[in-house]
Amino acid sequence: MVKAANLGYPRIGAKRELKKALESYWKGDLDAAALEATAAGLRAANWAAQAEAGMARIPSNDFSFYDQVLDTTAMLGAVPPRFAGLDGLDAYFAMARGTDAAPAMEMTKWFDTNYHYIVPELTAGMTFRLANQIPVERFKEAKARGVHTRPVLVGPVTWLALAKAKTEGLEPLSLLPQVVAVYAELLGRLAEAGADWVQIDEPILVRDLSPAEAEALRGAYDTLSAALSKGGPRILLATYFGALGDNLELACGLPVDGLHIDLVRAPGQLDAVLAKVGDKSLSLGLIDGRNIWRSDLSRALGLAQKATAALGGERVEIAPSCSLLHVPVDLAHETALDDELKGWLAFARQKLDEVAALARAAGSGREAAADAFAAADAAMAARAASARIHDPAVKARAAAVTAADLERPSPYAVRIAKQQARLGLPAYPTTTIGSFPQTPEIRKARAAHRRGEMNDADYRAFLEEQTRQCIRRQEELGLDVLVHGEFERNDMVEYFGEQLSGFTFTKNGWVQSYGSRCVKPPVIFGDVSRPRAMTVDWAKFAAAQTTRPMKGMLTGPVTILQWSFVRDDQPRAETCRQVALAIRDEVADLERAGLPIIQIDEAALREGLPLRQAERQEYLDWAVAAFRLTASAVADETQIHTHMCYSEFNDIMPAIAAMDADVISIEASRSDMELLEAFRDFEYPNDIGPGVWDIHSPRVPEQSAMVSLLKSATALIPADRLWVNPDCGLKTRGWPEVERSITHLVGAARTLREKAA
Ligand SMILES: CN1c2c(nc(N)[nH]c2=O)NC[C@@H]1CNc1ccc(C(=O)N[C@@H](CCC(=O)N[C@@H](CCC(=O)N[C@@H](CCC(=O)O)C(=O)O)C(=O)O)C(=O)O)cc1
Ligand SMILES: N[C@@H](CCS)C(=O)O
Ligand SMILES: [Zn+2]
Repeated sequence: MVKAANLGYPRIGAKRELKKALESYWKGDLDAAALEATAAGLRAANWAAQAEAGMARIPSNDFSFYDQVLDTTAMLGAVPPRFAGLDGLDAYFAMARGTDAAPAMEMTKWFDTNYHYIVPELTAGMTFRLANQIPVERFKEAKARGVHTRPVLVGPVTWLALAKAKTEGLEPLSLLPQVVAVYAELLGRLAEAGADWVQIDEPILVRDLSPAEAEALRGAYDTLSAALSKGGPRILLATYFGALGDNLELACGLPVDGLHIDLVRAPGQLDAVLAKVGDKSLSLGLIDGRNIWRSDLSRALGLAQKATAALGGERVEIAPSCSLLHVPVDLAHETALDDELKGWLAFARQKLDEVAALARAAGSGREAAADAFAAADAAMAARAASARIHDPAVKARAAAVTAADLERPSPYAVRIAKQQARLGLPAYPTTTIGSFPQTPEIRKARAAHRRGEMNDADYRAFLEEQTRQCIRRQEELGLDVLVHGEFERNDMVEYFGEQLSGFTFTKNGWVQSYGSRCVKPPVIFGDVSRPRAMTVDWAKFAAAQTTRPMKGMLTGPVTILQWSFVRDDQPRAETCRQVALAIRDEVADLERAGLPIIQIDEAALREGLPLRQAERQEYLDWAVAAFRLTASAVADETQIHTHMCYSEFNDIMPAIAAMDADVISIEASRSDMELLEAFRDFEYPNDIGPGVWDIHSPRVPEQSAMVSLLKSATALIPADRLWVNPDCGLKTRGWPEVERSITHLVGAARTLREKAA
């Protein structure tokens, strides 16, 4: 029988129950027992939903209070010494969020997703132990509820490959034997509890592996297989987010009992895997775990039948391509979506039904799931034929883009001189990245407006007052280039998605971004255009409140693409170009409205980088072209900023330079400006604002610390090209810390100016 399997389910809850419980717990309004009860309720509901949908393989330990990589760190006892003295949830949340005494551990993107994990820290001489048995407890918890699960673990090699050595010269993989020993002990405990299979995730198998990483994979699984030879759960090795490529032989040769492969991103790898998989079971990732479109079940069935013909049904499982963590929970809650569009979509709950139908058909023939196949075929046909998808004017405009559309009138040196003459900014100009605190008051007002409890005029007046106050505060704090604060925006992508044609948006399509923070990605279903200006009213209102330069604030095309659910019926590059043209018009409108500076955020440009080196240049070419298309419609005197909140630039420096923004603001404070070495080595030609304040932490940085960061920066970048700003927007911070930190930031810039005078 072909089994229906799942690799992981969203844990935040259909109504973001976990988010609400976590935030109440952190505020002190909920005790640990109540938080645990909410979590247990969510787990129970998730297991029940999966059992009801007919999953034969149901994951456990896919739940997390914050992040599964942090869970693994805690389980291995790899707690950095600065958190010593804390236990249990206190230690766990301190690692994730920091305390007054100890800064949080670093957070970064999980492969090419918008999900963030907490980066493990490794130091020489650290020891590992089975510090908790949460995977075993969760297995037993499910068992007590009558659900036999397949526990999920982040693999030891992926965990080490994602870790950062904090001791100079320490090679993370040198710690592998100790880490694997803990996994072996854990697998033994899981066996005692009755687990017959475990799923071990090693997504690094879809990246370019170093010889040492490949060797580590062999070593790790040889050791685990030897440890399990006396009995223990069988291992399903899960790979996802792409093709195994040149790691295919390695993966197929590892001594594990099952292999999961991603056939959504890489359908072409099936034949090669079938040829090499030997006597392993094969889990076919046929339902897209990264997007929300209803599956083409007929096409997927073709692949499934190829596998069953080669291996026999007993050795085949049907599954989503990856954990369903990256898609919203349940389409059933989308009461406002029109029926046509809704018919094209599948969220996590619906994807389980797709997996089940496909498994039935793969085992017993299409007629065993005839209704599901007929409905899927009809939805595919309706979507392809829908008039809502195609806009000939948009297609024609995108096709007519020429190289000249990607060029500013003059080179940077000419532009910056004209801009400086217009703006008259001091040395080390100070600015912020755009958003100011999204206070509960603002969120409440927006929710009330959305529910119709606050009328348009009152909501507008409320936002005007927030904006006015924010501008006044920025003036008082002494910032040079001001922003309006983004109070009218729910999110930097969703806000634009709500106003563009070709997009739709959901009411409850939340996806975890980090910890309790969620995003609601808009859905790009058709050709994209801008029916009317989107930000000009607010930008004009803001500019009128001050005599200082006001920055217009936009999200760039690559980031809008990356943080939306994107149509899968045309290349991403094509969709991106359409978005770029829409934002280009907004840039032109902002310039016409008199905004002297326009920032186009490309916070997700790096996240979109393909996991494989060989595919990167093609992506960078179209991504940079889309940014340039957006930014090039303005005169020399209009200053274009961009912003990126990540600190790994080395491998994309030429692309960053090719974007040719007049000013780039980047995250730099956590890395002590080290990343500026990449800008120096590359001889990055334009202005740079390296962040001097880590806004992800509630800590207020001292002015002296900012001065020393800026001094390090001046050693690497010419002082006349340096800007002073935070790492990212301030929407998650509170006003008291913002006011103190900006006072220090402005003070730091003044100190440097005085020193230079
Ligand atoms: C910069 N980042 C972003 C990423 N992706 C995006 N799409 N957007 C980003 O900004 N990826 C990388 C980083 C990740 N960082 C963050 C930071 C902060 C958040 C965040 O705060 N998310 C909010 C939800 C934001 C939102 O859409 N808010 C809406 C709805 C708010 C809401 O829940 N309202 C309640 C009522 C509230 C009340 O009564 O108090 C309701 O409707 O029930 C809004 O502001 O209107 C979060 O809370 O998780 C995400 C990623
Ligand atoms: N302008 C946005 C960028 C975040 S990456 C903000 O300030 O929140
Ligand atoms: Zn940012």
